[in-house]
Amino acid sequence: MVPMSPTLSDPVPAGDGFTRRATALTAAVRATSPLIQCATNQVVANFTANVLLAAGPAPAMVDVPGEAGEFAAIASALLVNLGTPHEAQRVGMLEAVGAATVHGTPWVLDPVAAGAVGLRTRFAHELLTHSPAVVRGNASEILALAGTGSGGRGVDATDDVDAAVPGAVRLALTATRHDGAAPTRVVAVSGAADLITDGRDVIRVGGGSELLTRVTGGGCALGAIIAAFVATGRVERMTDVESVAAAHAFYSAAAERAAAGTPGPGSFQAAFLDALATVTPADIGAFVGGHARVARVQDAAEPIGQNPRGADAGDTR
Ligand SMILES: Nc1ncnc2c1ncn2[C@@H]1O[C@H](COP(=O)(O)OP(=O)(O)O)[C@@H](O)[C@H]1O
Ligand SMILES: Cc1ncsc1CCOP(=O)(O)O
Ligand SMILES: [Mg+2]
Repeated sequence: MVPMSPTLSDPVPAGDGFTRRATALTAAVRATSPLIQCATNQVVANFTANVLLAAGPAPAMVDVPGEAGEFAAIASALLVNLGTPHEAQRVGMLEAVGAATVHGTPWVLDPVAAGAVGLRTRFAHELLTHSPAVVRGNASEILALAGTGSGGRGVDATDDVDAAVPGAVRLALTATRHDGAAPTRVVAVSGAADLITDGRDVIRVGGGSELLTRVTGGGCALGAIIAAFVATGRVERMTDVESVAAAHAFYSAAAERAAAGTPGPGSFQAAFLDALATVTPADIGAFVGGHARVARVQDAAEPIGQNPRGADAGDTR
């Protein structure tokens, strides 16, 4: 049974264990440069590739039917972003997620403008049946997918992250599981303070900069960073929920640094790329210590958040 309105324990600062793992994961993403396949929208493809390159991973924008599936077999992770979902791209996306499932490639769904536009909302629901490891979006997109919202204003949210907590938990708990072996679905909601949940732990990551909403692709490029952190996190035997939270912390720490001393969106965009490349493990540790808090869903009716890789997400507290 999935609770309609989950009760959360009082949030506490993320523990030293999570801080240490988030720091190590950031370093590992830089050092190992995972190959991230992006089937993304035409507005943000260039910015997304630059964000990945600055952070360490190798981007490849491969969404063409006939090769998208072939590539998903060799990619470290896949991002599927519905910002401009032309017909051919939708075919390529289905090919890619099919191959990702067969080959165990983790993939991230960003349902841009879900709820606001019918076709992509229906397509997002179809994609959910292919077991994304992570669904990431703004509060209005997540509420729409959870069935309790009607979308935002185009690609922008009109709901607060807090309003999306029940929907995010429910979406995480209704993950499709194949033979009980599929990874738990993680749902990540961005906004003034981001929320990441696997239906059991709810991690909040504050800080960052509002300037991320004044350049296009602030959310879309975050999806690519999440894909990179999940791919590397699985190698490092981290849970997906911790890897996604670490990705948010890394991204927000870089944004906060970039915003300091930049007068507006133009210089912020350049400074953000610089910060993604230069933010240090120590910076991440300090950021997590100051901005990450964890609560537990109290009334989960079944054991959830199983981790097929054996690490312990409970250590986030
Ligand atoms: N008010 C805010 N203050 C600080 N950071 C924010 C704010 N709103 C959004 N962000 C950040 O901007 C990024 C994109 O989030 P968001 O704007 O919600 O996504 P989208 O572009 O998909 O709508 C995230 O890293 C989020 O933390
Ligand atoms: C403006 C726009 N229109 C279709 S996709 C897109 C980019 C949305 O980027 P983000 O969701 O990161 O704000
Ligand atoms: Mg978005």
